[in-house]
Amino acid sequence: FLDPISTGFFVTTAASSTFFMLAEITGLTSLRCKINFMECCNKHHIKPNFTGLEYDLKNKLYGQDLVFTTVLRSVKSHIENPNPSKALVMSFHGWTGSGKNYVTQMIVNNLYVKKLRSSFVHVFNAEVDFKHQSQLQHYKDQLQIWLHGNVTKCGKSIFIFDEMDHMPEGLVDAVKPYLGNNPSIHGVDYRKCIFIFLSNTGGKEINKKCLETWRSGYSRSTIKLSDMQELLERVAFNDKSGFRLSGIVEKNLIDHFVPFFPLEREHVEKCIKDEIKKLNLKRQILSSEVNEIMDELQWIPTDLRLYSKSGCKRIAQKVGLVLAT
Ligand SMILES: Nc1ncnc2c1ncn2[C@@H]1O[C@H](COP(=O)(O)OP(=O)(O)OP(=O)(O)O)[C@@H](O)[C@H]1O
Repeated sequence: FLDPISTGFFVTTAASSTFFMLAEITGLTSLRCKINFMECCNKHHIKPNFTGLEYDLKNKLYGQDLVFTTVLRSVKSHIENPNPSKALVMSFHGWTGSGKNYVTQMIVNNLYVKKLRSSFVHVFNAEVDFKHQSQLQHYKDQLQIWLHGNVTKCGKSIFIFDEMDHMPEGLVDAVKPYLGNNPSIHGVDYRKCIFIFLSNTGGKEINKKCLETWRSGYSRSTIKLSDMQELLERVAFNDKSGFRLSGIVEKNLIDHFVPFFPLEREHVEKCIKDEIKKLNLKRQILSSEVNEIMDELQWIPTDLRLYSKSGCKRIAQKVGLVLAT
């Protein structure tokens, strides 16, 4: 039998050496995080910069007033809340080239030090990652295992699902259990995560609403988020897309359906000027050159030519084309 006194000493000595060992390990880990040797799920590598996000959304994103307020407020309130009741789930809808990926990048860039290269930022492209409807069950299983693994590593992860219009029907419901109010699923808490879905679904309806507002003589800034929520929810649930008949829409697990409006001439002109600025040309740009670039784009509706058919996509190529000649 061990003597109680020496046992006490043994326990104390063992405990203190374990304590020093742990301190050394954690100290080393913290040092490794600080010197960027490894990415850590803490304040060294997850540094929300709301001033930066507000600046980017206000100054670099054109024609999307609703997106500005919805995204800024929802991201800020979710991250500042020490105990969010559920993961933040946003679904971005709109015409091609209207800024959905661009805004997603702004969010990532202002939250994670390593930006898109962060191992806590996960991007799926339905067209690439979930190509085959026949592998639906396999994708579902993989997605769940994978979500569990990644959120175990870092509870403040962000998941981006691009091209939702091309996702096999039924697949998105694999993430449904993680979007609700469950404090823990198999020991993992998903409530600090952010999920963003991107799609063109509802783009036509958004454009139609903007056009009707324009025809009635009102500015599109009079359109409220609440005017669009029900419409987008309905279109997402019924139209052919990854959301069709999905439980996450039915059970109201998407916090915000965010509409991206089509870009008008004044917005596209700003995109063109931004692209030209990047070229660092040593001469003034003529307004005739800007108009020439605008003419290279297609405009809809064809009779009114109000909105760019490709938004601000392909602007760099058109700038190159016109200025190189
Ligand atoms: N509203 C905007 N304000 C300023 N620049 C924009 C805007 N929308 C798009 N751009 C520019 O156009 C590029 C392409 O836009 P983006 O990839 O975000 O479009 P998208 O809406 O995601 O399109 P898609 O539906 O085809 O994926 C951006 O990288 C950005 O440079």
